Amino acid sequence: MSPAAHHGAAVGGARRPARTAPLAAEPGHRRAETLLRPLLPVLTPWLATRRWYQGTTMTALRPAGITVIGGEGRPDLLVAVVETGSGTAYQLLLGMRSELPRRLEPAAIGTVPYGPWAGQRLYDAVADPALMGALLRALAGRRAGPLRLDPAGRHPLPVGLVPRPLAVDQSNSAVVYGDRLLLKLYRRPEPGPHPEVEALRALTDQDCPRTPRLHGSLHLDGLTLGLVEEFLPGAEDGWQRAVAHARDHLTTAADPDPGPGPAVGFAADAQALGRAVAETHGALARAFPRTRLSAEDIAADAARMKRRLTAAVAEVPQLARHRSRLAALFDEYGRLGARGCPVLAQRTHGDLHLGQALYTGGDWHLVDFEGEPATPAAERALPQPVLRDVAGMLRSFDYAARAALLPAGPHHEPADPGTGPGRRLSRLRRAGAWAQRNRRAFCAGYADGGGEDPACRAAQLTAFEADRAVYEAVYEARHRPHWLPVPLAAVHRLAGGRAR
Ligand SMILES: Nc1ncnc2c1ncn2[C@@H]1O[C@H](COP(=O)(O)OP(=O)(O)O)[C@@H](O)[C@H]1O
Ligand SMILES: O=P(O)(O)O[C@H]1O[C@H](CO)[C@@H](O[C@H]2O[C@H](CO)[C@@H](O)[C@H](O)[C@H]2O)[C@H](O)[C@H]1O
Repeated sequence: MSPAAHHGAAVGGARRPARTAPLAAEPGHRRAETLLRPLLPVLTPWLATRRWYQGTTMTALRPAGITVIGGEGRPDLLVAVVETGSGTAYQLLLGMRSELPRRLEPAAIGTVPYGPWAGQRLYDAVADPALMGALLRALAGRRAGPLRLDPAGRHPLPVGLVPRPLAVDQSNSAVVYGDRLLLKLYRRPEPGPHPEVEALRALTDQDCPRTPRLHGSLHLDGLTLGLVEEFLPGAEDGWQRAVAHARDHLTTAADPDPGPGPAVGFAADAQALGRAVAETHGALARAFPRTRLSAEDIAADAARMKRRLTAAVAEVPQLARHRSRLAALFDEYGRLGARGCPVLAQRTHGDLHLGQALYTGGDWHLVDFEGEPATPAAERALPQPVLRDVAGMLRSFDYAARAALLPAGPHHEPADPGTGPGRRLSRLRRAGAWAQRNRRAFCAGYADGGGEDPACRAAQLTAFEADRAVYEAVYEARHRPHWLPVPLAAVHRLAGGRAR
């Protein structure tokens, strides 16, 4: 029998809590303490194995916030926030049933040892369509206890759509409703305005055709827990599309470079992507402040890049031998202001790469405006030169070309690009030419779409590419060490002065 059928009745020898309303009399933190404390013995080891858990050591968790949605014939859904000793918050969506159906076993977390839910099976609720449906209904009502939906636009959220978890689960979790809505759940919520919610709200207000429309954002006790946006059905991941094209290119006998003239093949896609990025930058420039950086600002930006490099060298020692040359590139950028070269800063995407671009029937949409995951939220919203985004995408063409050299493995790991030195060199050259052509096409599209011509900003672009490659080296060393050779090769190339 569903535990919710017993709602308010004895379960596992203890009285179960009633729904949100009777608990609302308790202050939020006490309610979270009462309800979440007994779950911690099973939650703690589970959290440490999540892909989105970033901690190196699991410190004592502290219950921070909760709302309970459920009862009356349904299992309970807990939308909860716990904090680690260092103050990092994690969002947990927890289901509670007396018995777990086999289809939900992979989502099992454990059995609650004591407290109001003693004996209940605890599981990750994102896997349970019944609970994700209940969450959408609660959000459509705009409030469930302390959980609140801040709507965007006039239309109410459609309910009754069939939910399914999105297979990709990296920094966050996502649920798709009937191929119409996407609920994105921030697993590491932060206080204050959220850069992605702010950006999508502004882009939606402007009817920007290059980004999904925002329907609303979710908040609990001052934290932004997620957002509901338009789902783009049938969209193809830009990274996969690029790698597939690059692979085709490596296996065809034709001349890899068709020369000047209209862009063809993937280069036409890259050009359209450049236009889409420029259009999005244009819309962001209209919605948020745009300033010309002073000579001091530019020098300070360059100094930050040098500090990031120092920190990166400490973590990735292979960067050390390129340090002085990279620092020189950053210095060169740092002097632009003093030389009277204009550098404009505005709200940007902040972590732009092919995996954030979705190919939708002949054109592109950009998603995931969260910025670089390792940067604090407040910093991610600061105005930046747009060429940082351009540099991120240019780096991505290089990544895609490298990935194409590999046999298509389950994780697309970069490895030995071929057999025999001659063949290896020829494939490397062809991959390099592919990346080069698409980088050029992207820049041409960017200029065509109203953005400043990246080709005319070589010092800036080279410095930003180097900064991005340093960031990537740290990211790969931390998360995917087998990919580290890709950004290291770029650092080597950029430091050697062969930027393009
Ligand atoms: N609005 C959308 N419509 C269709 N697919 C989407 C949408 N937003 C994201 N996706 C898919 O989900 C993936 C992960 O989304 P993203 O916002 O990048 O999450 P994360 O921050 O966890 O990386 C994307 O690469 C894309 O494949
Ligand atoms: O998508 P996220 O916001 O989580 O971004 C992080 O992870 C990316 C990898 O998934 C990482 O991107 C790097 O690898 C991509 C290929 O997998 C490549 O397309 C990008 O150009 C490269 O930067 C990103 O840096 C990181 O922030």
